[in-house]
Amino acid sequence: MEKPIVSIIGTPNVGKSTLFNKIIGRKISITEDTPGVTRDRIYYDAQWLGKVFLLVDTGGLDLKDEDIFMSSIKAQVDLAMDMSDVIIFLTDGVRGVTSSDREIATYLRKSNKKVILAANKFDSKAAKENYYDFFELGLGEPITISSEQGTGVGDLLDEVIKDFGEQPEEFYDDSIRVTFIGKPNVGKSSLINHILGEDRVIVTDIPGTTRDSIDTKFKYKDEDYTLVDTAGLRKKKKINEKIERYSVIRTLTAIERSSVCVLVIDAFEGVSEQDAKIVGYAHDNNKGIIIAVNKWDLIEKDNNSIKKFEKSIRDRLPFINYAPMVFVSALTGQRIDKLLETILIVNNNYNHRIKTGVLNDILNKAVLMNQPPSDKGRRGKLYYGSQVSVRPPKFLLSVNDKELFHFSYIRYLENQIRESYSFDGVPIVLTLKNRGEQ
Ligand SMILES: Nc1nc2c(ncn2[C@@H]2O[C@H](COP(=O)(O)OP(=O)(O)OP(=O)(O)O)[C@@H](O)[C@H]2O)c(=O)[nH]1
Ligand SMILES: Nc1nc2c(ncn2[C@@H]2O[C@H](COP(=O)(O)OP(=O)(O)OP(=O)(O)O)[C@@H](O)[C@H]2O)c(=O)[nH]1
Repeated sequence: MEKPIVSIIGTPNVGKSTLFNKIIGRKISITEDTPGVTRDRIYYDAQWLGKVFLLVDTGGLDLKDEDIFMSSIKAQVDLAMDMSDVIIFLTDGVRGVTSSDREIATYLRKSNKKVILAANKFDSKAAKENYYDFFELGLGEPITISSEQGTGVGDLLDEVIKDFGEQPEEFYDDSIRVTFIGKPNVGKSSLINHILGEDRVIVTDIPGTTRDSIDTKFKYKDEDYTLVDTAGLRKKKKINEKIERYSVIRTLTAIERSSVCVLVIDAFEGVSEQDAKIVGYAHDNNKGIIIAVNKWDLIEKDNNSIKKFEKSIRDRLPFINYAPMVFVSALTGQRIDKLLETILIVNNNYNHRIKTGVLNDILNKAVLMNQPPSDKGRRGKLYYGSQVSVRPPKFLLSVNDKELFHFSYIRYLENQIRESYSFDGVPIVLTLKNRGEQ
């Protein structure tokens, strides 16, 4: 059984992202150069009154051309109708009912999915005057909300979950999610199958067999893992098809939901542009990262092979120099246990917390060895630091003046922290605040 999917649709600027962030309880965004997904948004785990669902924002569309505009809205509605169990049709109370709203409503009334009409921006007086107009959409009484302030959002969610019924235990899963990413045909499915010891994921040599991310449960050294296979991302040009866009969204979502990502590279082909992009997404989202160089059996080796390979791969992926590299073969099983062991270590690092006393010893020593920079006679001072979170480890450093701490000095501090505790495979986030600042 899959978690119910709830999507928010509506014309541009009605407040879809605002509502989305309100329900999720945090701000999320996608970087501009994510492959194939400039406007699409991701789906996220959400909960209301103990009911679990995936919330999708099928994408904001800011097209100028009327025709393209309507056909894109149609595509968005189609997508929502295809994939979701509940559709929230969001309208703008201040703007009132528009002709696009009417068209969408006509379309939605034909759908057999549950549709909830919500009218947003009801914190404003102008919206209240438009209230009765929304009945003409023929979708029942509108639920009036303010996504910005949160009023009415609870009522909306009550309506969303009303028919969900009992949900299985597995929805509340707290296993460690490990997602295998990489181009088509590099051997992601084969690696997972080898780890599981059986063919649970389909392997073929036709690139792109894995259309969707597939989750498999797995126990290793008393920890529960979920291994997630993802579809390899194709070149941008080919991402136009609907199905292709789904798989991109699913892959990115799988990354966001995981703790550790294993970038699988084909030893024979080396690092491609797509590899760099996809692992860049994992890095931007502060995930634990491991590089698995697969098909190692195909490489003619000498004493220096690993070193040479490692260098050429690191040169292509300098932004993840913290990621350990394992040379494996899904075919022969070579070093698959090392890969597993590495996953375990990286996950532990991802959850590691340094005691405040120990952290400050490290920082004091670092400052003694190499003083913070100064500018116009003013020297940077580092007062103290604390680790504010795990998954990933985030540190907050209190200083006299953030401006004085250049990137290179922060990098130096990061390295000092890494010297005392390796944090292998894990990005470290260092944030500075001026003393007294909230
Ligand atoms: N007054 C008021 N303004 C809101 C509310 N919700 C969103 N807005 C504003 O409406 C504008 C559009 O909000 P977004 O959440 O970006 O709208 P969107 O539907 O995701 O827009 P696209 O991505 O272009 O489709 C922003 O300026 C928000 O600040 C609300 O509840 N009340
Ligand atoms: N020689 C060799 N071949 C491998 C190895 N791992 C996978 N292959 C082969 O590579 C092909 C692709 O493997 P898959 O596991 O389907 O690759 P994938 O990355 O899941 O591919 P997509 O589903 O398209 O994203 C198959 O023919 C595998 O048999 C390996 O370690 N050595």
